[in-house]
Amino acid sequence: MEDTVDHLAHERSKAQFNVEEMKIIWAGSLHALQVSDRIAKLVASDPGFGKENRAVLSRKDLFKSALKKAAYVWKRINELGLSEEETSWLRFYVDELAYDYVHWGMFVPAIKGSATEEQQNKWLPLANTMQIIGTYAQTELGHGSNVRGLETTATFDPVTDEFIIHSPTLTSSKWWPGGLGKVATHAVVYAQLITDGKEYGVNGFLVQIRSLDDHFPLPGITVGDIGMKFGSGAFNSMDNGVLRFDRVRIPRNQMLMRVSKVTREGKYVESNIPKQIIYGAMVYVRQTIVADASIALSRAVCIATRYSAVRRQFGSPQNDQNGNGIETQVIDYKTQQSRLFPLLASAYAFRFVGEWLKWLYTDLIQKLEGNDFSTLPEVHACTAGLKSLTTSAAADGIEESRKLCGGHGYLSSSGLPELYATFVPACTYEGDNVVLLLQVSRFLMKTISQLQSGKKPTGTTAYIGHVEHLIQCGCNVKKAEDWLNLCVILEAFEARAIRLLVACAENLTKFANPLQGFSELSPDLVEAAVAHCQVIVVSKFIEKLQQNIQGIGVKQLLETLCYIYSLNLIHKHLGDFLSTRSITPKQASLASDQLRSLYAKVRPNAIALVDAFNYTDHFLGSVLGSYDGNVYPKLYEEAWKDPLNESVVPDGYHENIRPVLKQQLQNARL
Ligand SMILES: CC/C=C\C/C=C\C/C=C\C/C=C\C/C=C\C/C=C\CC/C=C/C(=O)SCCNC(=O)CCNC(=O)[C@H](O)C(C)(C)COP(=O)(O)OP(=O)(O)OC[C@H]1O[C@@H](n2cnc3c(N)ncnc32)[C@H](O)[C@@H]1OP(=O)(O)O
Ligand SMILES: Cc1cc2nc3c(=O)[nH]c(=O)nc-3n(C[C@H](O)[C@H](O)[C@H](O)COP(=O)(O)OP(=O)(O)OC[C@H]3O[C@@H](n4cnc5c(N)ncnc54)[C@H](O)[C@@H]3O)c2cc1C
Repeated sequence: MEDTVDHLAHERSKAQFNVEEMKIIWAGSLHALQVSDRIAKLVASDPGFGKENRAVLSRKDLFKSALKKAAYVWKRINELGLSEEETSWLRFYVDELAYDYVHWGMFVPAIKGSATEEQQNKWLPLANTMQIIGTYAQTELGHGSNVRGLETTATFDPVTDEFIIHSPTLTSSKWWPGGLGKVATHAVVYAQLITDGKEYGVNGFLVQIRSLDDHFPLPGITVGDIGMKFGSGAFNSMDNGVLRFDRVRIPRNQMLMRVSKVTREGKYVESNIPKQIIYGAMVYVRQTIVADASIALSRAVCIATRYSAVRRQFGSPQNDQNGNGIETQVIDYKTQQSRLFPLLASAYAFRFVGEWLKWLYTDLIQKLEGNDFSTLPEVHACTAGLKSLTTSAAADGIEESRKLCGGHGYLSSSGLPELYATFVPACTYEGDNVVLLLQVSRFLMKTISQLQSGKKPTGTTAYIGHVEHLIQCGCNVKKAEDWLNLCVILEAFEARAIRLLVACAENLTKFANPLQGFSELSPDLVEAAVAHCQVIVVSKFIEKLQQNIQGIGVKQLLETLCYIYSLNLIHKHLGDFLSTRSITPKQASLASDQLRSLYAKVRPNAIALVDAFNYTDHFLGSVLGSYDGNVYPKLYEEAWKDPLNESVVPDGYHENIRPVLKQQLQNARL
């Protein structure tokens, strides 16, 4: 008989804030909550979106199942006439990686960002109705981070008015593009443009790779899947591919010509649009990945928090002298709280900074339409830096959540192994996280060097303009409660960041060759870039608190989470804060004292804080994290579904177990 008891009801009754209002804050608005909730329920109740145990499927079955789901998604979108907003929620809740992620996430944005209006009018209707399926073919076997080093060539032939796309070496083979291996019919291919015997750098070209009639590769094209990837399930439902060109010809007008073009005569013509716009799809996707990071982390934290409230180990004060009675909920152990609650706070922090980053990106797009490119460097630095910071923290946080669930966290049915395996490549794709932080530090060093010429930093670097104050200011905290001051916290973060940045800038001047200096100091530059990105996250959390926040206790809880996020970072990066003298050892110890009190404030609200994510059991996909907390029967039931349990005596018994046992028996008899 099904157990309908809510095992977490008592925990829910302890909440000191209005959960429904917190749901609105998490979703971004009442409208967003209503739409997402409606679509989440629609997905959860449709058997076509049922989640089989992906971990036990063979690669082929996994891929076939992802194809089936992607086709069903497309069918339902059309049948239900879903809006763009509803469609993106549907994809989100279906939660199955397939070619459509790259088609919508990169192929379409690349066309929107780099194609001329005429080209967009031709290609977007085809892509938007999925009459063609596209991928983003940039990375090669030999080069991923170094985009300028790509080897694929696109040579203009003025006789036929065509480009010849060619893979001159093995290392020039395109390698990794999602959806390329088995599905995509078209690709935006990044290649070195050559015309009139001269090279003009990397540009994008729209290339058809498979026939729209029989799906065979077109002449001159070699294409396939690159093989199994990390973990069970996870990215293995995606056909990341390899692609080679043997002098494949495409019409000249399939070069994406918004930024620069090649004329009929073969002349390369640059526009006044910055060349970096061809990297625009990356900026767009990096911004969305920050939102992905908050989702992946909040999902793991939801599972770990609910399970920690259900799981009991060892005695408690209520026990009798023999240790019998109610055991302690593991969430009540201070060590569990000090590992779990900072992750909970980070999930909220990343949600808010992701929301702000979306605004910053939208603002950039509006400015670009008016030919205002002024904020592009800052948006590039923010998207690169925050993508790096949030994905690294989320990946570590998912793994920590697994450990917080003890042995059961290692079971596939906990949902955590696949969540980790699916999310961890986000530290690499769309730019390796270290490479991206180096981009941020380059931008910051430039900002610092421009101070001398009187240029006032703005936006996220505005604090760098207060360098004199921040270099010499001291932190005023004298007792633990003094840390409950958002201005004090922000100033400590700004002081630490600017002192690290100025130290890097000064050290760089000691090198005659700036490139060599940058390379020598790169570990310090990366640390300084992280410190700067943390200033952004903390300051955006604080800005969120200044908004009109409704609901009993909601603002107070968010403030508590903001303090936890910040003070835990101080604790984690203590070396930086102390070595830059941004705080004293005594203040560091007071921050730890304050953190303990803050954890005590979160404890009664922990379950309600993860309920506010509003995740369905279908989306969570975890027997440890289900809403009702009915963990043990679900674990037990799930185990019996494993294919190994289909027979009592396993396949292979007669060949490989019985002879061993027999041998042991004979040995024993001798
Ligand atoms: C089933 C599910 C089960 C569970 C799931 C559960 C949870 C999962 C949760 C979430 C996951 C969900 C979904 C996943 C969704 C999608 C994933 C699907 C697919 C992934 C797709 C991945 C695609 C890719 O990876 S595409 C390839 C990306 N490649 C890169 O990023 C390359 C990185 N390299 C570079 O960007 C550049 O080469 C460089 C590092 C910037 C260096 O280039 P370069 O040498 O040219 O640069 P310089 O340093 O000289 O800079 C010149 C100049 O330009 C400025 N610049 C550089 N880049 C940019 C830019 N992008 N925009 C603007 N400006 C830029 C730079 O600052 C310099 O400026 P200055 O001269 O002024 O200094
Ligand atoms: C799951 C997945 C999906 C992907 N999807 C796509 C896709 O759809 N389309 C596409 O085009 N690509 C895709 N990629 C490729 C991805 O974008 C690249 O793997 C990524 O940009 C990193 O490049 P790389 O592999 O060349 O790493 P490398 O640059 O070779 O990195 C290796 C190591 O070198 C270090 N390193 C590199 N350069 C420097 C430097 N200058 N200074 C200091 N350290 C450095 C890095 O930090 C890293 O530790 C995907 C990758 C993955 C894993």
